[in-house]
Amino acid sequence: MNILDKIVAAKQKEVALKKSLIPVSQLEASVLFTRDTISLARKLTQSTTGIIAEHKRRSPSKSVINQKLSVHEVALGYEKAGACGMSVLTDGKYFGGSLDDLLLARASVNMPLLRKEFIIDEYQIIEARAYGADVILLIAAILNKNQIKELTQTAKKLRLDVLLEVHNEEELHKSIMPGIDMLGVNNRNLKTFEVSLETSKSLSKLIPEEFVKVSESGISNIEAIKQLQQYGYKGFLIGENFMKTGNPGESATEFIKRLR
Ligand SMILES: O=P(O)(O)OC[C@@H](O)[C@@H](O)c1c[nH]c2ccccc12
Repeated sequence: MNILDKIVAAKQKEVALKKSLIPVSQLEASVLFTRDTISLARKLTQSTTGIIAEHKRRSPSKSVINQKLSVHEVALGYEKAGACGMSVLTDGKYFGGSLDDLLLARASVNMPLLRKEFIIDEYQIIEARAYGADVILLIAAILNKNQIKELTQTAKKLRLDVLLEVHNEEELHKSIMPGIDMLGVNNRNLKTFEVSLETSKSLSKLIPEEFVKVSESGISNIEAIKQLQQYGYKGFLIGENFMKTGNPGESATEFIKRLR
């Protein structure tokens, strides 16, 4: 089993347990108390910088990145830096995140929040909305075409943006469908952890114009962004490069300043 298979197997158990603890009707009731969503896709198209800054404590590829900071602090720092949105890892077992992190980020800032999760069931999408997300991630590597279609429909009913993540041509062809707002190309292969910006570059020409292009992972300098912009990318998802420093908000500020 590769790491992605392991994560999905754990996720299936987790979702089954959650469903028995908190009925979906309860989550739906909580949605009524949230603010209306804000579109990240729209923000990216209007931005000249396009940074989506991520809160990530640890990962299977890097183990500990930063366990010390509060989500509140990080979120405020990212918003102040002028990030278009924030990505919050909510997987506990492999990334050290939680839904409470999402809730805390929501209580701290107004910018669009992405629930960064391994979504396999519509329950997790309703949960995302109830805990204050504006955007969900769907990972093509773990879903079939029909699942992508149904999960996208659920997201759209809840007025959530959908960021669909692909890593190769096959995943891209399988996943392109109406309702998806942003196409994210992950430069990191989730099965092997290899990172290469070439993945974004080579797949860019296969992505139809109507989807906002986002490049994800392994981005650590301005030069990389300038190059990716030439390939039509409007969004850049950055985690480790900010989180590994003592002050992610400050490093995001410096980074975004140099992009302007
Ligand atoms: O820390 P990085 O290399 O800047 O990467 C951020 C983000 O792209 C990465 O965390 C990510 C992209 N897709 C994912 C899917 C699940 C978990 C994590 C991810």
